[in-house]
Amino acid sequence: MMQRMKELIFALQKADTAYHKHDQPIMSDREYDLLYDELFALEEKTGVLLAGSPVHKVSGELLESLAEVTHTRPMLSAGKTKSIDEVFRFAQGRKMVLSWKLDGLTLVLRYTAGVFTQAITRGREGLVGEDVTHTAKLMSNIPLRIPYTDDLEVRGECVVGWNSFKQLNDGLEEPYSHPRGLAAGSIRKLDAEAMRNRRLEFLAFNLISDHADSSSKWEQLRHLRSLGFDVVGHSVLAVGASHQSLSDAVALYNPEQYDYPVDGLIIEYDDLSYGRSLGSTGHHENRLIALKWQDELYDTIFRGLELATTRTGMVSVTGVFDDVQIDGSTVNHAYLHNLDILDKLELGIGDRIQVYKANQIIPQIAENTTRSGTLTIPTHCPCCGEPVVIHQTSGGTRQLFCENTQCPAKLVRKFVHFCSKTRMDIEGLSESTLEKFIQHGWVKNFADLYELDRYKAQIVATDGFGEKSFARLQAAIDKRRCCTMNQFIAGLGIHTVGRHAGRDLAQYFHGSWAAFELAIQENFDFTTLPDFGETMHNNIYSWYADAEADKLWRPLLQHITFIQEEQIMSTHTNNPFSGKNIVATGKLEQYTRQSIEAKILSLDATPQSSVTKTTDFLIVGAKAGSKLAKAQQLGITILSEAEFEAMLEA
Ligand SMILES: NC(=O)c1ccc[n+]([C@@H]2O[C@H](COP(=O)([O-])OP(=O)(O)OC[C@H]3O[C@@H](n4cnc5c(N)ncnc54)[C@H](O)[C@@H]3O)[C@@H](O)[C@H]2O)c1
Ligand SMILES: [Zn+2]
Repeated sequence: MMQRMKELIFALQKADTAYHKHDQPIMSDREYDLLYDELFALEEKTGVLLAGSPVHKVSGELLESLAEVTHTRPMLSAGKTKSIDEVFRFAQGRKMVLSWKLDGLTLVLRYTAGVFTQAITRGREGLVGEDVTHTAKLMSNIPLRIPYTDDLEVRGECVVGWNSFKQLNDGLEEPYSHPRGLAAGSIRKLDAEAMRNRRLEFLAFNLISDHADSSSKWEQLRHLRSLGFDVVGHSVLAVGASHQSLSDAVALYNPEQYDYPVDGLIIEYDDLSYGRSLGSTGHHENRLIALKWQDELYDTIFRGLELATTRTGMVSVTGVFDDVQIDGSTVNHAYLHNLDILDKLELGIGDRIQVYKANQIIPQIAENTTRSGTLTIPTHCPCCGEPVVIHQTSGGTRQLFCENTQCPAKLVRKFVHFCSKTRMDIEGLSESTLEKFIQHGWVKNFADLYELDRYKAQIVATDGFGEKSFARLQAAIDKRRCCTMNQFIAGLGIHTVGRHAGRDLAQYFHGSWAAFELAIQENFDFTTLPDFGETMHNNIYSWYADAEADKLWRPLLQHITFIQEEQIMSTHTNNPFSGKNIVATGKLEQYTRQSIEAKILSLDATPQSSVTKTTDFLIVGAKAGSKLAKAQQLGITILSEAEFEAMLEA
């Protein structure tokens, strides 16, 4: 039994360091809590308390790089329960305040004479915290001045909302598994400059200054709000509330509808002096209790891994399993935060596993009852196919990385630029959707966007995508199978060659991509165009010579037809082909089938696919077949490619 206690302490200490010091947990909270409960039970049973046990003190570690500050009052943890019955007994029919138990980094803010002076983390054992004033100052919702002139201490949680987390996290060198890590990591490890775009917020939940305080918790929260603080979401349970009213009040807290990460509820006596009179243990205060959600486990079958490469090159690993219904939603994926978690689960396809939604939000694999262990660590990037390597993060966990600098996953921004409103204008193709497609390897170049139906089954199976949204996206993309050359050029992201230059080029080359390329091949001097300088000229040439860029855009030429913008069209309606019907046949020198069609369209003429009596011209290339014969029969004007060009010049 002693041996087991030592093992548990060792495991909990290791987890504490990863979680509190590096903000990169090596196990789930559920696992941590199970080990903790086991240790607690053994301590009770044996009556032995080993040094280093985290059960009776507040865990936490300090970063050496931050200055230490002693707290005015210990910052303790909360007693926890998963049972509403226990909360009901705890309430004793008194008036209670319920609030979200925010899952971020707890901070104390100090104010002197109404001015914000210091921010401190909970730190070691809740006694000595870290000074994080330099970064806290940059959190947009921390009041720097408040209408209160005495000294004041406010406690609250520094959090990152789910939306901000999703937007920010994938772009980080070492992404966090949970917004808590992002909040804590940012405020403790960044310099002020890097902190600016992290979108951290402070939600106040407690006032630590007796003289400034009222007698009621609820009044206290209102007071905090009147001083300019954003306050944790809360509600009040009336005196004498029944068990049912308590259950109803708790049921109003649905984490899926709150933008901040939470790991339960805090239930606290509204009567502050009564709460204080209850004192505290070394671990928690008795004035409040935390109600955690029951992590109900569901049986299912493990089906495999899904890989996705993020824009930093990190390859994320997600476990896929048979559908399970949890709280009214279908769950079939669980993100595996690092390779250590993957190893520990000893997975194999077909294994019987147990899954749950951590804090009712994040699907996780809790257990693998089969443990066949046949699954091997992936070896290749899902996006570019290159071998992947294993990196160790600063917290000691292992992650897969694709180190190929040309991996399409790293090019998300180029795709976002290409599809944006003022370029190709593909409606409804958001950055996160694009990123998802690229990460899975469904989109590697611009042309792949036009062939999404190859992956339709996988796409409609992803979270937040269905048949309907797929159809909508498909329609938006189809609409852009015809585009203007200026849209296309602007979308390519040639440095310094934007929309304006795109328009000039499209105009000069009459919307003919082939003519544009030919000009480059023949060393055309772009500085002869108005508004074109040396830099733009050089940038066009270096872009054209870039083999990697070429892979990105060239395949797309097979999918799009260039059309002229109306105003450009009107300037060219006095050409001999305007208003005419034209067929092209045989192999042309300077045009592909698409580009000749685009050219015809740009001349205000109509391209036809077969020769009829309405056809005005037939342009013939090498090996023209039956169309030539038919045109001759119908007496239609036949032009060689050279004659066609000559008439254009005239
Ligand atoms: N996954 C891991 O490896 C790992 C490691 C260490 C700890 N943990 C997790 O952390 C837990 C223990 O952490 P803890 O002691 O920091 O916190 P806790 O879970 O005991 O929570 C208490 C704290 O919540 C904060 N809080 C948030 N909202 C509040 C509100 N509305 N009112 C009052 N207080 C509020 C307060 O700062 C309070 O001190 C464990 O149960 C475990 O789940 C996980
Ligand atoms: Zn790759």
